[in-house]
Amino acid sequence: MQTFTVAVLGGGIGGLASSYYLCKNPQVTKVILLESSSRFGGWLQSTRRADGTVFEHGPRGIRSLGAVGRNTLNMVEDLGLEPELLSVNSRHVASRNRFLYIHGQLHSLPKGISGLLRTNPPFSRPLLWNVVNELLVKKSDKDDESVHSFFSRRLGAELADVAVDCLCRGVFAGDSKRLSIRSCLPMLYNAEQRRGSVILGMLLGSDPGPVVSSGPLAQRSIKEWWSQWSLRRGMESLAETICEFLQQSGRVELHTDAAVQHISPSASGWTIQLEDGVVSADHIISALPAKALSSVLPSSCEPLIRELQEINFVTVAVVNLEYEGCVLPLMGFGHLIPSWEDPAVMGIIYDSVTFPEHNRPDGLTTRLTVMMGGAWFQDEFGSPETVTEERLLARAAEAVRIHLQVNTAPCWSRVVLQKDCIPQYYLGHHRRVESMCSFIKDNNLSLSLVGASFNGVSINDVIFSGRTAVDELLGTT
Ligand SMILES: Cc1cc2nc3c(=O)[nH]c(=O)nc-3n(C[C@H](O)[C@H](O)[C@H](O)COP(=O)(O)OP(=O)(O)OC[C@H]3O[C@@H](n4cnc5c(N)ncnc54)[C@H](O)[C@@H]3O)c2cc1C
Ligand SMILES: C=Cc1c2[nH]c(c1C)Cc1[nH]c(c(CCC(=O)O)c1C)Cc1[nH]c(c(C)c1CCC(=O)O)Cc1[nH]c(c(C)c1C=C)C2
Repeated sequence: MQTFTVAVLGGGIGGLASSYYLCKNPQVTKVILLESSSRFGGWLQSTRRADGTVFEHGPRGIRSLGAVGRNTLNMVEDLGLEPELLSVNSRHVASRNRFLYIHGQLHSLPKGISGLLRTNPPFSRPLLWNVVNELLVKKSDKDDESVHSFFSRRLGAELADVAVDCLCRGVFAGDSKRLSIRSCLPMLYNAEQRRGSVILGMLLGSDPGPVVSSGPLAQRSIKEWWSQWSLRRGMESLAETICEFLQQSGRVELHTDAAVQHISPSASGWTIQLEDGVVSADHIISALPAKALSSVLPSSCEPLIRELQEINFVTVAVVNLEYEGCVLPLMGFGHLIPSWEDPAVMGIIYDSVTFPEHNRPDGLTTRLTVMMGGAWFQDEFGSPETVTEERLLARAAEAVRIHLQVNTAPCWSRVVLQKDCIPQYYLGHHRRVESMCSFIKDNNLSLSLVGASFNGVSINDVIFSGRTAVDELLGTT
């Protein structure tokens, strides 16, 4: 039998998912997974304390809705993780209540029809007014636009300055005035292009999206109205379970402490230079962050290198705090703070409410996570290299004290500085991705691009990018 070896670069969730899909296909005889750090999982990082309490330092919830959400659930089911799943129903208080902290006060985001009809501070009039007007706004013929400008034009400046500023911080840790609507919120961009209106697009559908079948678990998630889910032992256990599956398959070589230093095309594929050796492969799936890939490509790939280097990343300080007692004055997912209120502190997640199963088993403490920095990190805290954990912890605890009137000190805390962790899709990102794909195709490079740097930052998007790369490589689409 002819051998076909695929090297997967980077062992974050993108590299793990790619290896999983490769393993599912008998055409691939060997997979070599190369990860520079001493562990797999990338940003999926969970602390499991000896008493059973779980704290997340990266992602903490995965959406179940949509084709990419179903796709992840199909994989989770296949991995045998269903008994470990913690689901959150869309009627749960964590799904219904999200808050904004504005002018020193917490405001609930409007919900349901009544939320549209009433004036909900901090908004100055009922949102129905914005919705009705949106139907009358002419379609733009711009190729791309900032998220802020898109919302401002279609739904009004107030909504853009308040809610959309917050949304971009709460997903991309980024600045709505720099992020691209086309790449960050493609469904809304397509709704305007196809239906002439975001509201009509949402009501009538505007993008059929990828076709993904629903396995029994995905069907259960629909029947039970899940909005998001996590795992009993934390998000990192998703990475650990994929690793176990790959090890058991007998077809994957898993290497940690294996930093890729250089890759060069060879007669039959690629030569991959590591610190202590060389690996050959017929095809490379890169699940490296854009900048890391740019630094290992050969100079013959100069146009690709340049495009990859243009993709920026932001740093987030994740501060996990635990307080004695039930200290929250209100229940919900958490609150976001607009950049003009406080650029440094982006949001606070009420972890205890969403996933109480991760609380200390006696249930007598409250877990919160404060997310700080993002696009404002350098201006607010200086260089990530020099900022101290003490300063970040003090800033986070102060935000909890002021926003939530928690006047006690945390009984447990952990500060994790996630350097360059979220890619920023600035204006024109879609053209950059198209140009990179064209370069690869025109030069017959046996290379696929996977991961958060390109087509979506959520876990679902990244896993789906791994599946798409494997389908395209093996012609299974
Ligand atoms: C704080 C935070 C909160 C988040 N919250 C959510 C959430 O609630 N829900 C959600 O869906 N998503 C969330 N995300 C987004 C999501 O977690 C990430 O987008 C996703 O994990 C990225 O996966 P990846 O595999 O593309 O990249 P990474 O995880 O960055 O993986 C890349 C891997 O490549 C390795 N590497 C780098 N250079 C080399 C080299 N030269 N050789 C070999 N290996 C190398 C790295 O060590 C890393 O392990 C969050 C992200 C962060 C940072
Ligand atoms: C304050 C900073 C951040 C918070 N979460 C993240 C950051 C940077 C990262 C993040 N959160 C979500 C995703 C995945 C997006 C997806 O498409 O699935 C990522 C990368 C989920 C999410 N969190 C919020 C929203 C609106 C979303 C999108 C999906 C959904 O509607 O569930 C809001 C939110 N994020 C944070 C807080 C405190 C908060 C709202 C109260 C923290």
